[in-house]
Amino acid sequence: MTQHWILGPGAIGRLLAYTITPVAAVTLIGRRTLPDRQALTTPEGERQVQSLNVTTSEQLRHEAPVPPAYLHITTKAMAAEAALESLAGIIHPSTPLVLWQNGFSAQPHITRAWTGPVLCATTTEGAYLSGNEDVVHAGRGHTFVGDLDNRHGELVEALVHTLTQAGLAATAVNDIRKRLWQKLAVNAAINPLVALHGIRNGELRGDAYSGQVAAVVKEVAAILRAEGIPPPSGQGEQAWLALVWQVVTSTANNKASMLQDREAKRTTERGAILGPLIESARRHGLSCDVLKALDAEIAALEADYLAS
Ligand SMILES: NC(=O)C1=CN([C@@H]2O[C@H](COP(=O)(O)OP(=O)(O)OC[C@H]3O[C@@H](n4cnc5c(N)ncnc54)[C@H](OP(=O)(O)O)[C@@H]3O)[C@@H](O)[C@H]2O)C=CC1
Ligand SMILES: CC(C)(CO)C(=O)C(=O)O
Repeated sequence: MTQHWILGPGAIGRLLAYTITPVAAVTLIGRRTLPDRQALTTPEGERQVQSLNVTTSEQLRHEAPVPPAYLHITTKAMAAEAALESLAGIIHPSTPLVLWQNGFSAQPHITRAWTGPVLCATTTEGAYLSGNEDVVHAGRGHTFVGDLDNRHGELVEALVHTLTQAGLAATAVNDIRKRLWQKLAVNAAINPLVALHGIRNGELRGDAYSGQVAAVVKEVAAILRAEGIPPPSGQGEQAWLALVWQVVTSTANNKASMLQDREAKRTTERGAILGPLIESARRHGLSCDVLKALDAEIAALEADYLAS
C-alpha cells in the first residue's frame, strides 16, 4: 500500500488522514501526542470513529519507518517550513511533498528550497476541530492538485486517483499557481475585514462594510492584473468583485478562518494572504495602501491578544 505521511494533525490533516486511511497506509504526525481513536462527523451529521496511525515527529526519530510516497504538510502556512524542518534526517530529501496551505507563501518558498517534487493542493473542503479526537467535515468541496512548474504530472495524477478513491473530489491541473492566487484574492477581500470587525462573512454585504470590500478588491484586481492572473470568469475588477460577492453569499453564515484564529487567539495567516499581494504591489510599483493598512491592523490585533 502507498504510504502517505500527513504532517499537521489539524482540521485538514485529520480530515485527510481519516478519509485516506481506508485506501492507503497513513501516518498522521503531530508535535504532541493525540489519541489514535479519532472521530469524524460527516457533512450529513453522522459521527464515525476510526483508529488512525498517529505519532509525533519525535517518536519517528526513534523508529525506522517505511519511507512515505507522499509527505502532506497540513499545518497553517506560517508553520509549514518549521514543520518540515522537524522531519529533517527522518525523511529522504527526494520525498514528494504535498502542500495544502492557503495563500501563496509556503508554496514558492518550499518549491525553491526542497530538492524533491513539491505538489500544491487547493481545496474548498471545509473542516474544523472539535477537541483532540473530533474533526467535523463541515462541507464537501473540490480539491485541485498540481505543481508550480508542471514537472510532476504523474505524481499529481496518482495522488488525485488516491483522493478520488477515498471519496474526495479532486482534479489534476496544470495551472495551480493561478488557482492559488485566485483563492488568495477572495481570502484577502473577506478574511481581514471579518476578523477585524468580528462579523460573519454575510455581514460584509451591509452598508457599513461593502465599500471596504470594494476598496480591497480594487487594489487586489490591479495587482493580479500585473501578475497575469485572470479572474476565474469574466474580466477585470468587476469580475473579481462579482466573485467575492458570490463567495460571501455562499459562505454567508461562516466564521472565516481568520476570525476563528482571532477568537482562539492564534496567529493568523495574514502573512500568506496579504503578504504576497503587498510584495507583488511593491515589485510592480503599484500602490496598496488599503492592503497595507489591513495588514498593520491585523498585526496590531494579533500582537495584542498574543501578549495577553
Ligand atoms: N480548515 C479548512 O476548512 C481549510 C483549511 N485550509 C488551509 O489548510 C491549512 C491548514 O488549516 P487547518 O487544518 O484549518 O489548521 P489547524 O490550525 O486546524 O491545524 C494546523 C495543525 O498544524 C499543527 N502543527 C503546527 N506546527 C506543527 C509542527 N511543527 N509539526 C506538526 N504539526 C504542527 C498544529 O498542531 P497543534 O495542535 O499542536 O497546534 C495543528 O494541528 C491552512 O493553510 C488553511 O488555510 C484550506 C481550506 C479549508
Ligand atoms: C472563503 C473563506 C473566506 C470562507 O470562509 C475562507 O476560505 C476562509 O474562511 O478562510
